[in-house]
Amino acid sequence: MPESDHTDDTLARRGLMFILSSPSGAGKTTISRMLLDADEEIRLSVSVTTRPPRPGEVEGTHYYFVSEAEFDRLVEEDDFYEWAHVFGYRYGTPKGRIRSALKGGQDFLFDIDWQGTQQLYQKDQQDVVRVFILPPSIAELRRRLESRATDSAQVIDARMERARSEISHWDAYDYVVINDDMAGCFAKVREILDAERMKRQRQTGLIPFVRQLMN
Ligand SMILES: Nc1ncnc2c1ncn2[C@@H]1O[C@H](COP(=O)(O)OP(=O)(O)OP(=O)(O)O)[C@@H](O)[C@H]1O
Ligand SMILES: Nc1nc2c(ncn2[C@@H]2O[C@H](COP(=O)(O)O)[C@@H](O)[C@H]2O)c(=O)[nH]1
Repeated sequence: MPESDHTDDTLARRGLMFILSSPSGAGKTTISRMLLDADEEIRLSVSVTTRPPRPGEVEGTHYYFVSEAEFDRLVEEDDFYEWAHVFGYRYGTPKGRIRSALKGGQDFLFDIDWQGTQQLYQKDQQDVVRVFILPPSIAELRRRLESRATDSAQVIDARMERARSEISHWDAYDYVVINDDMAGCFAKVREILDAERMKRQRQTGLIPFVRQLMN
């Protein structure tokens, strides 16, 4: 599309790297799925992990599940934007076609931890938007992990143990949203996404459009 082309209120713009992080169990995957269902303009960056699949998780949809040796190979070949150790496994964001798609205006959603967020932000401050989701309380966080029923009591304890240190990174994010009521939290996350899309610096089509208005 030529730079000055637009339809109604749609102007050409760079895509966003929209990051949702939270302590495990606060609800970022739930909010991510709601966002992906509701918004056709954003696509999930599917991570690679050495963790085994949970019941219902689909290869290529939720994660790419790989062996330790395969993960090593991807690291050696510099195939990751970022990667980190989380809960005894490794997780990484594959480069894929993200950079060129961003230039074409495609938005990406990243469900990654604070370590990955820092790495992505260091690489690309212009396109990254960092959103941190907090649970309403520590007791509710445990209740959610238990009710999800995907992890053993030992794994839940480990995730709870780590929650406080994850929460301590809250101030490295642009936005913090408390996920008390799911619909309310989703609405706020959507408002953030909409506002970030409208930022002047991202709207590459604005300059020719405004020039056209002034001529
Ligand atoms: N606002 C909410 N109220 C009640 N339950 C919720 C709310 N948000 C999410 N949940 C539930 O809490 C559980 C954990 O949510 P989810 O799996 O989205 O967390 P997560 O932050 O992605 O965790 P992880 O990092 O371990 O993947 C799920 O069973 C989900 O349905
Ligand atoms: N740094 C990265 N963190 C990631 C990535 N993909 C997922 N995650 C985070 O790992 C934990 C655990 O996830 P789970 O699915 O096993 O519960 C969670 O905080 C995710 O956000 C990634 O590519 N890089």
